[in-house]
Amino acid sequence: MSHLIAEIAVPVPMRRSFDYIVEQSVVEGARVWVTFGRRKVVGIVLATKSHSDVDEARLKPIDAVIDTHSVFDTDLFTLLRWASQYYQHPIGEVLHSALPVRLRDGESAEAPPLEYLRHCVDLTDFDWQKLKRAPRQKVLLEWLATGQRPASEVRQSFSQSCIDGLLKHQFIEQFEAYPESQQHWWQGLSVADKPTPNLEQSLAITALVAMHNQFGIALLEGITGSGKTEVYLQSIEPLLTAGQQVLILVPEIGLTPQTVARFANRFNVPVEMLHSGMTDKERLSVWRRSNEGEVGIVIGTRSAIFTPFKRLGMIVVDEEHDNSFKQQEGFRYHARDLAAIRARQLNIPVLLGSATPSLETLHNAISGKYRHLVLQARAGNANVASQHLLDIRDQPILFGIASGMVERMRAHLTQGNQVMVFLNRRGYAPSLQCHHCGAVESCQRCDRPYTLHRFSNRLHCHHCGDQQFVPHSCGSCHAHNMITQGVGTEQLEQGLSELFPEYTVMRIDSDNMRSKVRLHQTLEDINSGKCQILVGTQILAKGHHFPRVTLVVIVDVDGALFSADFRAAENLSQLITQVAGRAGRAEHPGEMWLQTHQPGHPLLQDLLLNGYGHFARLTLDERKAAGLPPFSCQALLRCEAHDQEQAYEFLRQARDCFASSQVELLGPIPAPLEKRQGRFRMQLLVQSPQRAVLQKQLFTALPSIESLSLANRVRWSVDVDPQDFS
Ligand SMILES: Nc1ncnc2c1ncn2[C@@H]1O[C@H](COP(=O)(O)OP(=O)(O)OP(=O)(O)O)[C@@H](O)[C@H]1O
Ligand SMILES: [Zn+2]
Repeated sequence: MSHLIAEIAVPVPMRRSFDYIVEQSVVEGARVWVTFGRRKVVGIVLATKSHSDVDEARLKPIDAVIDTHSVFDTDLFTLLRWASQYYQHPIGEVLHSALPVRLRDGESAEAPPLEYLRHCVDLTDFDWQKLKRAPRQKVLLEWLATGQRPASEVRQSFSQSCIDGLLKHQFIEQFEAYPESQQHWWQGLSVADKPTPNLEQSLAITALVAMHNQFGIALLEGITGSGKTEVYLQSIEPLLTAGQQVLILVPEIGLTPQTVARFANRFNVPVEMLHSGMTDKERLSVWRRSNEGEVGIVIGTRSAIFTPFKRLGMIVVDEEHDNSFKQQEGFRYHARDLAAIRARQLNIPVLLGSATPSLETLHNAISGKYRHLVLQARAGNANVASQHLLDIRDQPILFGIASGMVERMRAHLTQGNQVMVFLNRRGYAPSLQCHHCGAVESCQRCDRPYTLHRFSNRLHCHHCGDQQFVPHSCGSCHAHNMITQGVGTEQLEQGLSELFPEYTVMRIDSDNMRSKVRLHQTLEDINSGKCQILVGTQILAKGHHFPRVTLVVIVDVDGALFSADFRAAENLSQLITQVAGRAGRAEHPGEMWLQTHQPGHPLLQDLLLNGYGHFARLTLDERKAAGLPPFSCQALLRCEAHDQEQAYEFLRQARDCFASSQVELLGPIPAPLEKRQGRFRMQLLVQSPQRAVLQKQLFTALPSIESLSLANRVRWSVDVDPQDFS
């Protein structure tokens, strides 16, 4: 007997689907329970067919059908299947990673009914004497007499015993119902007061509005503080009025309540956030509401690109150059690039905004593939901060700060302004050394120095997360003479408190800002002027608006000037420009000072004299000459093994699976971070000027690589359009 067969995507790291027998009806994109090996897993129906290549007697039936409809809208399903091929990642894992965790576990995609409370006695005849000794119950009963309320809302104001009391006497009752749909949020949409756009902003807004309802990509290249967010707000307004939804992607740690508040304050539409700090339940709730069209604006980090929408009208990618849009493990997608693909399918525009656009995006804008919109002046009354290099060669330095800089800081502080000191190095000191024999305390598993953290009083390995007690004597020679080398943010904070005892210093880095609430509170303290000196890492660089900061000091970036990574210069100049952009954003003029031992370095000279835009265009010319991205396409094969020889051998064999006449092959070579967590790391880079050639080679080579006998004995992965070469 022949059955109907379903091709099921199962969340396992295999680049294929699996056939199951269909006994109930199923639709494409629906979730089903299937038995895989000895486990029961949630799979997704890719297609149905009448015949399997596998002997049907060996096929298992689907255990249960979870959804009657697809859990992906059509465009999302197409996007994900495309992404699985483009990024060479197993379809089962791709589809799973695009769903909220609770849906991966089989929970219903439809919102469950809510619990409500309502009164059930006739209040006109009600004997209020009965509640004489229970005034709270009386208040609650009177409130419910005005209409039913969700139980969760009632519990915010009344104790459970108060509610239980009324329930027990059957004065009120509890029941389940579906909440009223908020689908028509745009009816009666109101827009709060807004500034009049300046000329450049007006031009950008007009151009963007003209792009509505059709596919197109625009780059908004606007210097820091030029009012890009204002352009987003005004260009999405007509869409919201027409009931279309908007997705705004923001970098991981740039997602501040400040951003959300700006959108929510402008439009009285439902605005929802999506980020890693939320519970699975909260994320599922946003997913459902957006899917039903009940949300006007979704603001989220990378994975929010997979949110379903009923009527998506535009995608905005803010700070599009940010590397957090690229997923660095598992399904290694780039949210900005997927945004472009999704928009093309939906026939809607994408807006990419940045003061420091990535060279990929800039190249597309210059070559005319993207619409190029430019904001060259700061919005409102603010002026661009002046930028300077401070030559610190032979200068006395205390806690990382040159003495000349201390005086400059004092000048700003005495005028009642704030100073921001930037150092991209967490902890107290980047290494602990024996002053007698010179040995440096290092992580054995990564062969890299430990960072000393005074706050936790531990040595931390920033590569594998390992922690150790701080030794009193040297592990090699046992001498009691341990000293620290270099300065981290903890030491900088302590040092600045000593140098400026009359001012309050606050440190912002990922060690002390783990929770979103804490970060939010600190940002408020900064803006209300509770502290005057801010010390921090790149968290400070991202999109924050600190009106009182007039001086930004960059303590040390010299190390990054000599990195082997071809993107290092791009990333460093983006960072410097973004950090500098925090100064002088309101009425007071701002300045940025960068301390360096390399004042003549061409990158620093060009960046400070001519700005990021000039630097970026020069660097594009260099990339072109060298045949590097965006003038070529890359894929990186990574391999890790306890045995270095094995990692090398696997990639050597993998190299032979490619046609070397078709693509350029570089490696295998050791990764810059050669060892991590006890495993040796190697890389093989595959490169071609043509995307199609690279893709074709990956398609033919990967099945052969997968079947190498070493493939199951090492850890390996493929990364298409790699960002991180460490
Ligand atoms: N046309 C305008 N008139 C007056 N003020 C404006 C105007 N446009 C923007 N602003 C104000 O200028 C400040 C900076 O604007 P905004 O935050 O939009 O800049 P941005 O380019 O997004 O900044 P960044 O990329 O540096 O984070 C904000 O306080 C904003 O309210
Ligand atoms: Zn380590």
